[in-house]
Amino acid sequence: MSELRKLDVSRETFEKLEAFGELVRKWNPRINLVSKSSLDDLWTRHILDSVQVFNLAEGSGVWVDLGSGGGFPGIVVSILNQEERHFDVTLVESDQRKCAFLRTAIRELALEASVKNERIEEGKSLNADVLSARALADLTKLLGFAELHLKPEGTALFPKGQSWQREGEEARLSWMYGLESVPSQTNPEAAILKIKDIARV
Ligand SMILES: C[S@@+](CC[C@H](N)C(=O)[O-])C[C@H]1O[C@@H](n2cnc3c(N)ncnc32)[C@H](O)[C@@H]1O
Repeated sequence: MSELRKLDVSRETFEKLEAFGELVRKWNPRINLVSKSSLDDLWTRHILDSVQVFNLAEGSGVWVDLGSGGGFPGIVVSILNQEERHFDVTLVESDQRKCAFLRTAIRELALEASVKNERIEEGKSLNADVLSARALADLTKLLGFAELHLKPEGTALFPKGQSWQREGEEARLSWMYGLESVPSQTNPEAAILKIKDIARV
């Protein structure tokens, strides 16, 4: 209940977030959606961590989550997006079994989102207004993915661990971009990188 207030979401949304957590627990032994060690703290480590990504998005349009894996943040975004529908959500994932899980979650939780079972670098541009990717690649590589899939005026939201500053320095060798780093509420060493105006050096 305290988390419900902290999250400021409807009871229905809260219950869907909980139901999604249960689905992850059920499927995890078979397809390893999240590390076993993080299952005990699934709510904070994965669900709230994804909620904060959603909360940083502005505007509306197409939201693309790259390398969605077990649905973080893509499925959480789809759940939160239901309250006031701003985005058409697409999840891109190359692993067929994870795509089966993502489609099951979408069906069982009655969400609106589509899943593309393809490699990020092989499909045509998805023209995202908002692009997210969590635990997928270093920032230099993510910016290459953004060049392909993000609209020129779009925003990328990349949650990053403690290496975010080093990754930023490396990425500056190849890319110019506008950066706002927002401290993570779930990990004091982590940040969510909010990136715009990406161009090659
Ligand atoms: C470490 S997992 C992270 C999953 C999820 N975003 C999370 O934070 O829990 C990375 C995921 O990206 C997928 N992936 C890696 N490279 C990819 C590519 N080139 N195209 C599509 N998916 C890819 C993997 O199959 C895997 O599910």
